[in-house]
Amino acid sequence: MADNVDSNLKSSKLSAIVLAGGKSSRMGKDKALILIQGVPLLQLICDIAGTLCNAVYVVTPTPENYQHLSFKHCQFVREVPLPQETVGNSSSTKITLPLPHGPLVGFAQGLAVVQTDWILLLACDLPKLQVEVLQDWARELETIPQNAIAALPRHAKGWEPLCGFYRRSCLPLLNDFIAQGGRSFQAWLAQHPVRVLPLSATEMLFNCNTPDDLAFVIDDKQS
Ligand SMILES: Nc1nc2c(ncn2[C@@H]2O[C@H](COP(=O)(O)OP(=O)(O)OP(=O)(O)O)[C@@H](O)[C@H]2O)c(=O)[nH]1
Ligand SMILES: [Mg+2]
Repeated sequence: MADNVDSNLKSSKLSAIVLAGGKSSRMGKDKALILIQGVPLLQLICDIAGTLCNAVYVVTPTPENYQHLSFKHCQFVREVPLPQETVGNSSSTKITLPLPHGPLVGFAQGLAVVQTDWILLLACDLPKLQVEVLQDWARELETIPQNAIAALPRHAKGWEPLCGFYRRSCLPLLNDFIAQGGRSFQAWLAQHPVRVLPLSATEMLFNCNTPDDLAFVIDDKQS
């Protein structure tokens, strides 16, 4: 698959961020390490990202869980906790909690280290990701209006925020949103212009969240 990619497209203007810091609570084990035809899912996603980008950043609070994988082009960004928040209004009820993370915060911490104008953001649980579609989308980036902060596929209920492109220049807007307590991609994206990317086969965005999803992927790959 990687050999078919237009090597001119592999761009120093585009880097990738792959998020691997979720809880995998629905799957019951770390989704990033699930084997798809013998290849850990995170490695599959990073290999695809590496065919398009010179730099791939895996954002996770636990890089040690993935260091044994054989990544090309990949660097880890160790996610750090946000400052703590004190809640409650009397000395007896006041407690200090770590602010919640989630993919938006992971993305912001990754975005802070990238060097390129555009970033391809990917979840680690997309076993049907197609490099050719990402390649077609990447070709469109130069035509995207300057005021658009991102270019993403869209479905009936909203954006698909974890499989698309963002401008690095959106980081201050993102940090402001997070500082105000925002944690939702959909809510943040609703505040800014975003270009819709065409998606003819929605199965590419199939999200492998549960053991049933995984059984479906494995059956599909075997047939
Ligand atoms: N770096 C980072 N990635 C995250 C965080 N939360 C979710 N992700 C990633 O975001 C993507 C989508 O995550 P989800 O499938 O919505 O959630 P999850 O936490 O992985 O799984 P569930 O516990 O079943 O909801 C996956 O690639 C996750 O690894 C986070 O706090 N930090
Ligand atoms: Mg998911």
